[in-house]
Amino acid sequence: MTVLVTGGAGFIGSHTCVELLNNGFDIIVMDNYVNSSPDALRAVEKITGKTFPIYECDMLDYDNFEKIFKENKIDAVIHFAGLKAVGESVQKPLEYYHNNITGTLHLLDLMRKYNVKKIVFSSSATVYGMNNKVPFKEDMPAGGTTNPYGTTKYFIEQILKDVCVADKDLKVALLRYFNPIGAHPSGLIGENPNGIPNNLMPYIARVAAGKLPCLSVYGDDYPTPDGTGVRDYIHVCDLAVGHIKALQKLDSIQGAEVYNLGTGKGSSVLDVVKAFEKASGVKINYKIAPRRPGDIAECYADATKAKEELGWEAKYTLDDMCRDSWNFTKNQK
Ligand SMILES: NC(=O)c1ccc[n+]([C@@H]2O[C@H](COP(=O)([O-])OP(=O)(O)OC[C@H]3O[C@@H](n4cnc5c(N)ncnc54)[C@H](O)[C@@H]3O)[C@@H](O)[C@H]2O)c1
Ligand SMILES: CC(=O)N[C@H]1[C@@H](OP(=O)(O)OP(=O)(O)OC[C@H]2O[C@@H](n3ccc(=O)[nH]c3=O)[C@H](O)[C@@H]2O)O[C@H](CO)[C@H](O)[C@@H]1O
Repeated sequence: MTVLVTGGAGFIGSHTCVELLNNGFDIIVMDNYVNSSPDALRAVEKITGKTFPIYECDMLDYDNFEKIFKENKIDAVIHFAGLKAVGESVQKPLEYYHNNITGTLHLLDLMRKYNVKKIVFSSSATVYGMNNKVPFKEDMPAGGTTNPYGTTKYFIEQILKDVCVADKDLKVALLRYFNPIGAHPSGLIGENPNGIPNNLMPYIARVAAGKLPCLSVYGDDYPTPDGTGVRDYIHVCDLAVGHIKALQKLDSIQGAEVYNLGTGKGSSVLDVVKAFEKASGVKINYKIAPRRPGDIAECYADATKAKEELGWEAKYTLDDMCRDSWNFTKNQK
């Protein structure tokens, strides 16, 4: 089976490429490297000992994108490509809607033209919005997103559901990721954002590495056990396995199916700080700061559906995630 991986050079994409190759899938990767580099794909080849076709291509460039479909027989697509910075999306809504939505429309048009009937899409727990109660379950109403990035995920889910109504042969898995962290145990691939990180784990890792002076903990007055925000952190390698399980499930899916990929367990900001200190042996300097606008108190999954229907369950603990994040970050320049 040949899988086109859009955005395959990115954080989650590169780890999923490793898992696909290790499970006997053939892959084709396309990426425009707007938030990644070809180095990650070279590392994937090093980890797996396998090579694969790579296209430097922007989803927005329809003709170039079409070349991939003309030159290859594609059986399924895993669609990671997209812009994902929440704050930036508030500043640049048109760029976010254009890149993520027009890019996906191009992909779906090409899939229709070249008769590709299977797709796994990277959605996000952010589509549960502000109004649902934890743990988030797939049948809760989606929407009420708080930023353009989140809204692109919600819209794309809806587009895929609509396309399934029109094409009864199309099979779609909408995977709602919770908070992916960690890195491949080899230390060769991981998450290394440009500039000052927005997300908790890369920020902590840079404080530990001495590259940033102090973590700001955004709020200690939430209605949570220690007052800090609670999230469902999931190891990126567990997430990668979830994509293999979803691909294998597609044959028996009718239309579009939603799956949460989370551990089902919430950890607070201070839990993560403590686990990271344990894994790295480095004291994390932190201070309590005001709440970050748009944050919710708690976000964690009910992960029962993925367990029952995909036979998937997260295996790595928060300690494992911190160990692997640190193993990757301490080697970065
Ligand atoms: N990391 C998270 O916390 C998280 C959570 C929920 C959902 N997601 C979604 O999962 C997917 C992968 O996330 P990630 O963390 O690996 O992000 P990432 O930025 O590391 O990877 C996305 C990749 O897509 C590429 N890309 C972006 N626009 C493109 C375009 N127009 N044409 C071709 N390539 C393009 C980027 O260069 C990058 O390599 C994204 O769609 C993201 O929104 C991520
Ligand atoms: C609403 C929103 O933004 N959602 C996105 C954000 O989720 P999250 O906001 O859940 O992820 P995050 O890593 O930015 O924050 C996790 C927790 O750490 C806290 N925190 C974070 C950074 C910091 O310097 N100090 C601090 O205290 C934050 O308030 C929250 O309680 O990022 C995720 C990536 O993993 C996804 O892309 C989500 O869609």
